[in-house]
Amino acid sequence: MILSIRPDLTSADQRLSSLVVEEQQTVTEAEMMQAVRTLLIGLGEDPDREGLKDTPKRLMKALQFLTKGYHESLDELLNGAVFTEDAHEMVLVRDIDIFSSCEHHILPIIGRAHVAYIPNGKVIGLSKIARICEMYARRLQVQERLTAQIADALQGLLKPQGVAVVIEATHMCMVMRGVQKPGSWTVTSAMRGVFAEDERTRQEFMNLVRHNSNFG
Ligand SMILES: Nc1nc2c(ncn2[C@@H]2O[C@H](COP(=O)(O)OP(=O)(O)OP(=O)(O)O)[C@@H](O)[C@H]2O)c(=O)[nH]1
Ligand SMILES: [Zn+2]
Repeated sequence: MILSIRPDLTSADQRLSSLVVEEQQTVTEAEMMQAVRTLLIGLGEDPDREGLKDTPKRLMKALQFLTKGYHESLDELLNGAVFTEDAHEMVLVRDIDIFSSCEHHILPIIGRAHVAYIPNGKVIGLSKIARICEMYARRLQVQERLTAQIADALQGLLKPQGVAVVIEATHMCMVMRGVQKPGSWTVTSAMRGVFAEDERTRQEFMNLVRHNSNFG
């Protein structure tokens, strides 16, 4: 099946979406569950014991949930919530919980996103900023790409003066396995427009992100 061209997706997104759709056409849920069963046997387990007998289905469903962002689009999640408004000051939504999955190990990336933009005649429903984060987080990701995708989506939708996205996150693949560094966390940023060009605007954003809120 060829996906129709969706203007809300970047070309990389389009390629990824069509790959996912193609895969889904050829792989049934029964085959996915069989693959988990094979995995369990490979790990030395008995997939027929009581505690594991529904695990292939549970894991498949869990992974489908954690990657549901492949089946969502900016258009749907926005639901038209872009409004004309004579606003020109920074809007920041802070401390948006992020639960993503790293594409290398399919292990959790857990963190928070801080997203700001400076309007240029259009504002977006605030919840939609969190929904955009959610859509891209619920895919197999690297933190850098997740950060950039959120920034580019807002830049494309609103044509604002600028967008800034910072994500701070810990990667379970670095905590529970591999190098095993539980205290480590990674900060990534994507600056667009005036945030990339103007040091003072970027600084104002970083100060607001660092500021300890009474609500937190
Ligand atoms: N840049 C980037 N790297 C990531 C992210 N998530 C996981 N990684 C890294 O991806 C790399 C994969 O490296 P490999 O050597 O192929 O895999 P590995 O043998 O499992 O690596 P170790 O984790 O070092 O044991 C690791 O260094 C991970 O820390 C991410 O969001 N961004
Ligand atoms: Zn990983």
